[in-house]
Amino acid sequence: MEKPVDVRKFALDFDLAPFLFCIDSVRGSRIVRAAVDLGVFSQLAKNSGTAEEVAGALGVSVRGTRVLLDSLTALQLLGKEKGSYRLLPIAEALLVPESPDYLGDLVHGSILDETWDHLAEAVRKGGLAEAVEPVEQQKRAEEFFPLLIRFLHVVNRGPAIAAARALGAGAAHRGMRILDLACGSGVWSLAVAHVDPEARVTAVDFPGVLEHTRRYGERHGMADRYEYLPGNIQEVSLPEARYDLAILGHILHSEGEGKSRRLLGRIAKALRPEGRIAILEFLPNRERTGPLDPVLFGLRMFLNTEEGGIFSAEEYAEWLGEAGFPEVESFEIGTHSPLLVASGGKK
Ligand SMILES: C[S@@+](CC[C@H](N)C(=O)[O-])C[C@H]1O[C@@H](n2cnc3c(N)ncnc32)[C@H](O)[C@@H]1O
Repeated sequence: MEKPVDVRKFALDFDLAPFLFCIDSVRGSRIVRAAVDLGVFSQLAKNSGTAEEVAGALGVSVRGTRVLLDSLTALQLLGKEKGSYRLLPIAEALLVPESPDYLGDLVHGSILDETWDHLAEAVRKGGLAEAVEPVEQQKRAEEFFPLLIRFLHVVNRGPAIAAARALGAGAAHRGMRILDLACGSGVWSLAVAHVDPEARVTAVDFPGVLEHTRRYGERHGMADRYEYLPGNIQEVSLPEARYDLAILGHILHSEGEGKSRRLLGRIAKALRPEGRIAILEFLPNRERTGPLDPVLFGLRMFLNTEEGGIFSAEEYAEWLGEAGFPEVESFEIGTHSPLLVASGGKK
């Protein structure tokens, strides 16, 4: 008698998607990198065209151009009608070098490649990052962050407006004096300044990064609402009882636990009675098993920093409580993690 065939086993009785995601996720970045290298987006910004026309203008093969342009179309970066390719708004904004939000250079930058190739070695040794002197730390930051903050300025403009509204900016809280620490582009405080025309911001970062902050302020018509405090956030002297709101946007993860706790203590002194602290971070669940973005970001911190990591909302709440802010609320703002707002400090 023939043995019954188990069709379910042949067809696999589990979902392949998690594995396919792991091995396939490199393709999109390599496709965009090739198109940036070949000048595809710049060419299409000048003229929409067929594969033959684009290939002719770039001096490359028609066969290769066609398959590349079709892939970019399937990836929803280009549109195609009657054989003619054109930039969709997303590619026009992010992949044409003249755009203020250009991110095409990310495909070559250390942000994507970083030290991921050395992950196994890092796990073997317990990490790769070495301690550096403060002067060297500042030099590296001033080289690395201008590109990263351009990326964050694109990714977080929508969430920043949601955060500003959640903070009651321009409504329950008008004319706030804001301390934006490790401000980068200033994306979070710029959003508050948009929502509340009376808000004023003191922006703190390394001097070489503040030059960029200043340009973002000018670009968004907010230059006169900003003043600048250059220096290391751990050392810069902060005025006492001056601010209504301190913003910590994606900085505590790289500081790690010890320095973050110290910093929260210093911020408490810089806030007025009833001042608040807003934290934008990658927040994993308590077990650190999800959501995916925060958890994978934890690996990035492991690879690139000595003490950085991801911390749950409960851990931040504990540190905030210790700094004198017992009330911590969270607000969904349309990104991987909610905004945390701490209050209840000395009245
Ligand atoms: C990941 S970016 C975040 C920028 C911005 N807060 C945001 O959310 O888009 C980190 C920023 O912190 C700044 N930074 C890092 N360490 C710093 C330090 N010790 N003192 C001052 N700024 C620092 C970097 O220059 C960079 O602008």
